[in-house]
Amino acid sequence: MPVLTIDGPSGSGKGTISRLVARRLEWHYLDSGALYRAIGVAAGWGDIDLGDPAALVRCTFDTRIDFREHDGDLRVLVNGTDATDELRTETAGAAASAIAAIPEVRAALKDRQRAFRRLPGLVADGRDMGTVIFPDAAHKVFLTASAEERAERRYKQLNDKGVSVTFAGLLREILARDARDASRAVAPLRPAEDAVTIDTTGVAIDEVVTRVLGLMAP
Ligand SMILES: Nc1ncnc2c1ncn2[C@@H]1O[C@H](COP(=O)(O)OP(=O)(O)OP(=O)(O)O)[C@@H](O)[C@H]1O
Ligand SMILES: Nc1ccn([C@H]2C[C@H](O)[C@@H](COP(=O)(O)O)O2)c(=O)n1
Repeated sequence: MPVLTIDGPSGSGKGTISRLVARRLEWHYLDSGALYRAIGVAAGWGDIDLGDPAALVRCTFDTRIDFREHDGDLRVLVNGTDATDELRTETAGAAASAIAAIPEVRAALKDRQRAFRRLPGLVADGRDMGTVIFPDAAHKVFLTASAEERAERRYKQLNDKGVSVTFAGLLREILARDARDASRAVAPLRPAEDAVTIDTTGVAIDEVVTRVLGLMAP
């Protein structure tokens, strides 16, 4: 069953590009970061300390996560409650990044991620899609962009939503998240050996989509 993996750091455009490519190919889509974010949100709801790995592992097993298509939008339900907006906050991202460093949490999410592999194909975005979850994927992409451009993208995205943030604060968070995701012992953020890296700094979204689809052409 064909899989295209798109990995990369925060703000590199994985989610945007994966969704567009999946739509063009009419393939399924897995937003693996949403799973880690959902555990972070569920832990917050349950007052679970992010420094308590055993409780976080229990929380991972106990949390139901469902994806629903609604008006062309992908909604994420955590234990039956629509948590899509809460999932996208920087707080949820930072919690997800911390939780994602716990090996037992990663192990508990492995099969849930692999279950998304269905015909006619899957586009999977995350940090370890090409290295750990779908090492046999036929197509692997690693997206990058300078930290400044990624912070600028996030700044615009949050500003458009009316969320008050500073560029300097976002840049700091992005650099901290990059460092944590890349330095953890298990499944660190890195390109698979057989991935094609695309630097998207200054490259328009449509052009990145065209390049990814071009890599898949027979
Ligand atoms: N090539 C690009 N040029 C300009 N803006 C882009 C590009 N790719 C994505 N963006 C914009 O950058 C923002 C972040 O993109 P996106 O959420 O897809 O990144 P991500 O890598 O999935 O981030 P995260 O890992 O934090 O979820 C969005 O507002 C998106 O529209
Ligand atoms: N395959 C994945 C996906 C996500 N994570 C962790 C690391 C990220 O900082 C955090 C949030 O992911 P995002 O929604 O920003 O893609 O979740 C991971 O370790 N592995």
